[in-house]
Formats: sequence, C-alpha cells, structure tokens
Amino acid sequence: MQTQTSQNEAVHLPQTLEPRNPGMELDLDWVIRATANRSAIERRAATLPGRRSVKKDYQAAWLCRAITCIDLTTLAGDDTVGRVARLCAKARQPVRADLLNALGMDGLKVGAVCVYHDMVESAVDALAGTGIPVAAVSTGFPAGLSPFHLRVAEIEESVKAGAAEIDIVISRRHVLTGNWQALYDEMRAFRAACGEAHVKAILATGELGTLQNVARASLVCMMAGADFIKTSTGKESVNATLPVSLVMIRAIRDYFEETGYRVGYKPAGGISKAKDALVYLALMKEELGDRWVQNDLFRFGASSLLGDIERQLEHHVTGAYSASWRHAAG
Ligand SMILES: O=C[C@H](O)COP(=O)(O)O
Repeated sequence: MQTQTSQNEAVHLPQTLEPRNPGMELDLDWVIRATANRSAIERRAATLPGRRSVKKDYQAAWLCRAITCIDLTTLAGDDTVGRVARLCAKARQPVRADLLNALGMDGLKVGAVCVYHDMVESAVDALAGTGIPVAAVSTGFPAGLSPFHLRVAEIEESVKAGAAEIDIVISRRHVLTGNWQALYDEMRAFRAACGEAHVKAILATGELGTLQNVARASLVCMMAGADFIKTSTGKESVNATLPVSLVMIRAIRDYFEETGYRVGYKPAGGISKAKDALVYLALMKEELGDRWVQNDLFRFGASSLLGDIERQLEHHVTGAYSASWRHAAG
C-alpha cells in the first residue's frame, strides 16, 4: 500500500488527545506467537528509501511536521547548564524566524527536549511557558544495570524535578533469556513510578539479538503500560534501523487492533538526515495511518537531525536545493 501525503495533512495537526495505554495482564501465548520474518522484513525495508510517498512539493511542510516530532536531545557526559540552555533556545525556535515566516510556520516548536536527570531542572526552567515538555532518560541509562530500587528512585526524582516524559531502558537480559514475566514486572514498576508522566520504553534493539525478540519485547512493554516504545539509546553500536522499525510498528498495530489503545513510536540514534526523517514519516503513515504522524504518537530521538532539516528548509525557501538532496528526495 502506498499513500501520497499532502501539504494539507502536513500542516494541519489534529488536536486529538489519546487515552493513555493502561496496559493489560501479561498474555504469554500472544507474546510467544509474535514472530518476525527477517527476509520479508528486510525486503520491505529495502524498498522504503526509494519510495515517493511524500511528494516533492510537500516536502517542506513534512519537514516542518518532522520538527514538531523531534525529541531534541543532548546526552553527553560533558553536558552543562549552558549547553542545555542553548538546546532549549533551539527547541523554542528550531528554525530561523525568516524561514519560518516564509513557510507560514511561525510558532513551530520541537516535540520535547531530552536530557539526563541532572539537567532536567535547567531544561524545565529554560522551557517555562513554551509548553515544550522535558523528557528524562532514566533507570541507569544507557545500560540499565544499576540496582533496581535506584532505577525506580531515579524515575521518581526526575518526575519531581519536572520531567513530563521518562525514557526508561529495559533489562536486555530479560529478553535474551526469554524471561517475559521479569520484563513485564520491571516495566510495570517503571510505569507506576512515572505517575502522570508518560513513559517511553527503550528496547535497545541493537542488543536484543533477533527481530523476533524485538517483536516480543515490544508487546510485553505495551502490555505493561508503555506509552511509547523506542528503539535505542543512541549508545548501542546499532541504533534505529528500518527493519527494526517495521517490526515495532507492526507490534504497535497488533496491540491497537487487540486493545484499542494507541502506543507511540520513537526511533532514536543515528537519524541525522532530513531525507531519513521523511522516510520514517512515510513509513508511519503507510503502516499505521495519519493518526500516528502526530507528535503525541511519534517522535524522533535525535541530536543532529534538526540541523539538516533547517538546511533543507533554507534550500527550499531560497529555491537552492542541493544536487544530492534532489537526488535523494527523488
Ligand atoms: O534518544 C536519542 C539518541 O540518544 C540520540 O541519538 P543521536 O545523537 O545519534 O541523534
């Protein structure tokens, strides 16, 4: 199935509010039934970059939509309050004012700012009054190997500091040993510790071994109440990929068909090109439909994507598309 995306769809953001995923009891039969045919998935994924789901005329509008879906991220050991303040300034005004004005997109903002716990308060202060939420990576990010009670306490501290979204990391060993009950219990506890804050479950798919494990871990995290499932920390050697995305997105579709709850998707790590952002948006639309290309159900976890999108928008406004962009964008 291939649907053309239009400028109108890209510009107008429906304001529907989804009920949060309450989760359900662990359904082990369903988890074990979940499989992923690697060669079929890889064949489908290989066709995606060359597709033309987003018409060239509408690309600027879709790039603006992509900006609204970015969790603008800094997760470095040398993060400082000053760096986070600069990031928040970028979050408030992601693209030069004259470009936004020319595109009729004044007031455009990113989806969230994503930082380590220590930077949450600074980010909350810097974003006051903007409506941009702060997301905190948590639970011993990126490896998730600190004592369990400390991982839970870290969530609680970040919520107290003002984080509205918590990106937890799962214990990869529970997946690698097929201990779905342990994964479910862990995720359930993390979800409870988040309270009203939304929880994104980072699967670290590059460390899960197989696509089948990715499918099963996705389902278990949704059953335990994840609001989003997220591919990667950005620190694994393999981060977001299209095959993994297809598996996770299809798990989201299955979960929706079974329960009626929409869970969000966040590919993260290594997404730095505007043309890749368009591929992901088209993938979401083709596999899950329009509702999933809004920022309450779709985010990019990215530290450098915004820079490339801004460059492409500048080319669009000045009419100076680069040869490589023309080629890549088709
Ligand atoms: O969750 C976000 C990722 O850590 C960002 O990864 P990136 O720096 O490769 O864009």
